[in-house]
Amino acid sequence: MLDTPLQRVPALSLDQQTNDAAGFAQAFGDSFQRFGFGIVVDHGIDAALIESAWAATREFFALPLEEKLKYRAKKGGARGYIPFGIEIAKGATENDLKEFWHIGRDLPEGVDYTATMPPNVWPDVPVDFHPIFKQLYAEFDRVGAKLLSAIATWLGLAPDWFETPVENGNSVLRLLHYPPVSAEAPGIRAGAHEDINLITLLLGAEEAGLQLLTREGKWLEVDPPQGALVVNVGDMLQRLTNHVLPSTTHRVVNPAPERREHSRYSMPFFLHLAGEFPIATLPGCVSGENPDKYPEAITADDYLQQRLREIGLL
Ligand SMILES: O=C(O)CCC(=O)C(=O)O
Ligand SMILES: [Fe+2]
Repeated sequence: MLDTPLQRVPALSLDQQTNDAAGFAQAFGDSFQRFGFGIVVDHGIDAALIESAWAATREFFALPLEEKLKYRAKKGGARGYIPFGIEIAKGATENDLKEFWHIGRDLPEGVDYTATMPPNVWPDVPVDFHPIFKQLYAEFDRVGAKLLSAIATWLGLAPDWFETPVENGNSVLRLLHYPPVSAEAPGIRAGAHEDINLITLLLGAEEAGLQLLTREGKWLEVDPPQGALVVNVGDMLQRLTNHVLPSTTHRVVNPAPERREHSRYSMPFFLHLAGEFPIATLPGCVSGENPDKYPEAITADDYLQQRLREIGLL
């Protein structure tokens, strides 16, 4: 736990985990506790893979709207293309200034979760879209497991505690495009919200705009080094930990005048639990000062459905 509160989200090297797992877990968990956010460098995702993912993302969103609408996501928005101006943050009055694409898990043979995890949709163009994002999804899974192991350690659980709960989890890779913004645009790129899932791993936050709301009620820029992952606590981890780890409100503000003409692209990976996993408060996160806020468990899938309704996707 922390002696003096950190003033900004520290950039932590995942390399540290190899030789000093306890030290990494301490630093990462402390950052999560303080901000609900962590920044991770040396995450080991191949830079060339990431570069080809950005190229494919730019190429897809540059297609004519009629072409993109061929892949329009069905109700629930779990897979495929969601056009500009659909999503709205819970309680907001203006829709977000973004279009996006959702990629889910290609389930192994014999695993039937089709009711809650529909099959992926792949566009014809770019031609290498499918192999690139299949590989990147697997990489997010791999790095996500390492970060969850650090979180488990910080919580006093076995390092492999999250392995089974996230196996074949309903994780979603979102490719986001925020087009150029006019000075008169109503709303902002992404209104203040919390993520629904367990943790989020985000690439692309070097292009300014992402801000988190601190425990003191101030908006703080999230300003990661080039290529770093920004990681944050989602509502499911907050609920599991009885708010010991806070799902922190964040938003993406509109660009400064000199960047207004530029698109912003980002890629959050919403790491989810398996749908049937019961989210039940961890006993170690309950105390006299922090009584159990959620005496009733809820499955990850029921929780997700409830929350998707609130953000206009269901
Ligand atoms: O684009 C970003 O930097 C953040 C996106 C985000 O918070 C989200 O899609 O939930
Ligand atoms: Fe978010």
